[in-house]
Amino acid sequence: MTENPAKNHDTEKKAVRASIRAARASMDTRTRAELGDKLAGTVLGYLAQSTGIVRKVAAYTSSPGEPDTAKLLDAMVDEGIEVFLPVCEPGFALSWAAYVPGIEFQRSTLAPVMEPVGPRLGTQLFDDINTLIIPALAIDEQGLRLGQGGGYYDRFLPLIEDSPVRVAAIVYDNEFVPAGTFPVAEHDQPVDLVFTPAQVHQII
Ligand SMILES: Nc1nc2c(c(=O)[nH]1)N(C=O)[C@@H](CNc1ccc(C(=O)N[C@@H](CCC(=O)O)C(=O)O)cc1)CN2
Ligand SMILES: Nc1ncnc2c1ncn2[C@@H]1O[C@H](COP(=O)(O)OP(=O)(O)OP(=O)(O)O)[C@@H](O)[C@H]1O
Repeated sequence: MTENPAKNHDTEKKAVRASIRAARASMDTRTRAELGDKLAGTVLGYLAQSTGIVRKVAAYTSSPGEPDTAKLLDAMVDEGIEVFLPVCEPGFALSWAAYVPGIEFQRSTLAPVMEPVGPRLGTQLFDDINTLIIPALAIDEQGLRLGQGGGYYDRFLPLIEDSPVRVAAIVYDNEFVPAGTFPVAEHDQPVDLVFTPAQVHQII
């Protein structure tokens, strides 16, 4: 029988995703909240010392199971940082909307995520965004990323290649894994940084 490498690749990715999602789903609410607090402290510590005063960050609203970003979003706003969140658009594109604490959220019709209401902004926003924080299920030591499988960020990241933004992914500590733990494709772009509750890993 002829092997189909692309298909094997997808099957293997699916298996790794399922195993990480199951582990995340088994985490109790209190541990998730504690790790969310810790994550906020770790990321704020990084932003404060990395570039002096960071003014604009693009991040995301966590879904149940993902490391909790709610504390982080509010902590950044408290520090005077302007925060922007992704909005799913047709064709697996992303636009961006401003986050302010207490803003109304609505469920995307395109993906199982919550999104802020308000004006949608395009890639021009990234001319002065300092750091883009993105979700992942796992990141390997080369900075390569296993996402939820939509392909939204894989398509978005090349669009802002020329902007000076630093790209950071958030995972739990045990999801920062050795290279080879999950398959990677030609189009996968490494992130620059990995934020976990316990630490910041600089990839390059
Ligand atoms: N919090 C968060 N926001 C995000 C992403 C993300 O991964 N996390 N995205 C990253 O791209 C984009 C939305 N795309 C997504 C695509 C698939 C799934 C997902 O969980 N799919 C699963 C489970 C479906 C379900 O539970 O209903 C699946 O398809 O099996 C999530 C987001 C933009 N916003
Ligand atoms: N730059 C791209 N152009 C076209 N299709 C792409 C691109 N990147 C990824 N895809 C397709 O999107 C689908 C999901 O890709 P992949 O498994 O890499 O997503 P992911 O990184 O897990 O998702 P996300 O970025 O949404 O978190 C695959 O079918 C893949 O071939």
